[in-house]
Amino acid sequence: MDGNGRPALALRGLAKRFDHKVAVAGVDLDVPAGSFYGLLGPNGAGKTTTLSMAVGLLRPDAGTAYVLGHEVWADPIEAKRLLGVLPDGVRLFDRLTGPELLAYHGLLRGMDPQVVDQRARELLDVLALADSGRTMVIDYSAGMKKKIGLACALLHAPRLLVLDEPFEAVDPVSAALIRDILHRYVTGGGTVIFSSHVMEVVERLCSHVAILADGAIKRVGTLAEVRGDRSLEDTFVEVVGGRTATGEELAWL
Ligand SMILES: Nc1ncnc2c1ncn2[C@@H]1O[C@H](COP(=O)(O)OP(=O)(O)OP(=O)(O)O)[C@@H](O)[C@H]1O
Repeated sequence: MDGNGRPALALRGLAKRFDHKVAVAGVDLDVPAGSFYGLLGPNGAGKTTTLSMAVGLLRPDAGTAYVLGHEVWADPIEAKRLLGVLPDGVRLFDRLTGPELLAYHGLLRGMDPQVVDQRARELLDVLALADSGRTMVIDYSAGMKKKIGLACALLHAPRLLVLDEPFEAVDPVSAALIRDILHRYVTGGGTVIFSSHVMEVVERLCSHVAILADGAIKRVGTLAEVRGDRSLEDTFVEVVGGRTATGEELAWL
């Protein structure tokens, strides 16, 4: 909770259907201020759909989301001021260079150009993107696109970061760097919620975990509560219902 007792992010009854497919079936979640929250789930569980609705990128069929008490759909300007988002697939204006993209984001948010310039330099430097200053984002590698997307999300020093698979396609050195940046951000009073398939990262970083499957939250709580005396991976497989190969399949392979 923040100083006013509000969660950094509160989801209430979020639901979304695509044609006949129920992607998210009524999700309630409180992300305490100052927490490092991991959202786990198998492919197609509804993580991206949930996070997209939570930040105002996708309109829910039902339910709503609050960022530090501000309803994302009713009070979008204040909610989005407090929010930094790394969306799925990183939809970026990719005909710009990294520095241009950051300048564009900063000015769009009404930031002082000098502050934007200073922060952009630091972010590009810390994220090891400074050497690619003249390269257009369209020519970046997948991992570089993740990193510039993260830089865009951090630029305005938000209170809450919502990150869709921030470690996907990122090399181990960059992953360690991103972990450090996020860790520092949370230590400084920020809140992070991110989706991931990498149990080890979630176990190492997160104070809280939610496991989503078939569009619904199956387990939620502190890391210790969710994993009990087992590994997070064992808990995940049990909750999600892993299937094991009998040895009969793919005999032709
Ligand atoms: N735009 C869309 N149109 C139709 N169906 C969609 C759309 N977006 C998502 N879905 C469906 O909704 C379900 C949840 O998808 P979502 O992308 O939220 O899952 P996810 O947990 O993020 O998966 P992954 O781990 O593979 O990224 C899936 O069955 C998916 O096919």
